Amino acid sequence: MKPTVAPFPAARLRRLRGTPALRAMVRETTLTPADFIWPVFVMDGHDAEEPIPSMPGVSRLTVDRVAKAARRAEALGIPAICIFPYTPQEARTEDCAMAWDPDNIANRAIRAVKDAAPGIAVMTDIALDPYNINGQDGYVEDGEIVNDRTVEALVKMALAQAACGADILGPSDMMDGRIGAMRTALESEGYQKVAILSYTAKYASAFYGPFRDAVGASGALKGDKTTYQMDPSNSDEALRLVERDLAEGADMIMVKPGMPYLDICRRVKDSFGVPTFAYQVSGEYAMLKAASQNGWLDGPKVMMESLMAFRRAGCDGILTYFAPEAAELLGG
Ligand SMILES: NCc1[nH]cc(CCC(=O)O)c1CC(=O)O
Repeated sequence: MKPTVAPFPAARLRRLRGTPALRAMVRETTLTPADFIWPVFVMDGHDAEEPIPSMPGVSRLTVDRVAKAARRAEALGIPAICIFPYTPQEARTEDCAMAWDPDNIANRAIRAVKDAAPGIAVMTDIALDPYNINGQDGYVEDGEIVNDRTVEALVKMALAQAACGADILGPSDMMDGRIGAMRTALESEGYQKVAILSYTAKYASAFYGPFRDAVGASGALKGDKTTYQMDPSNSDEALRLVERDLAEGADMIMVKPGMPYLDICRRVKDSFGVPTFAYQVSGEYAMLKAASQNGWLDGPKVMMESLMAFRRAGCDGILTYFAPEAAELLGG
């Protein structure tokens, strides 16, 4: 569709930008707290938190404080919280068995959130990196990240999370075949209602740096993730992955990182029309926070502008560390 524009001066496009009321009338995109998923970091202990230096304003929280955060999310109108566990190096193993332990810190947090704020959807992360001695998302054999054995472990992890009451599973591992394997297992174990929000187009990005500090993976990670996460040069491949994940039973899909990949969000939304989310990742958050702390950018304004950009690019929602701050500004 081509918009009709009369010649100047019949058309003065500034007319509709002239007042707040006129701007509100013609605004094409909206942003509300319901568009956010809030990622939180959970650690062992009680009634404590630990600030993450590379993510100003974000802390690791003990389980009881995650429950409090969930009640805050509920009050602010944020519909979902996503749980990421911090694991110290000494708790990491080769076999990653803690990943499917019903009492691991992430699973305890799922149960605590369901108790404290039953109206909130709990999303999880599925990948071996928080439990793996080498920080990789999959098992490493002879220097290679192996696919099929990793998928078996991820399925066990998914079932443990579902048993704890998780509403949305978030496989972030980028192994092949994991969505189908999880969906089959969920159906056969009676978890028909559990949704999968697949990290479908997840790029091998340097923007995850602060997150790896937050979950204790920075020191652990040996090598990089380029044999399973996507090459930042690719766009067609993202569409193939979306098609594949939908065919295997994903309910929603994600593009990650966010701001440098808004072109991918738009292509995915236009091509498939399915619920599409973007992850405004730790490095994006850190950049905006650092610049605003230096007085170089207006923090609240760039936060809101960046979040609106996701909506304009076709995203139905955004995983963002700004969720509570932005929801407060939106009057949630
Ligand atoms: N599977 C791990 C995982 N899940 C979410 C993020 C990154 C989130 C962020 O940077 O905010 C990562 C890091 C990685 O793949 O190394």
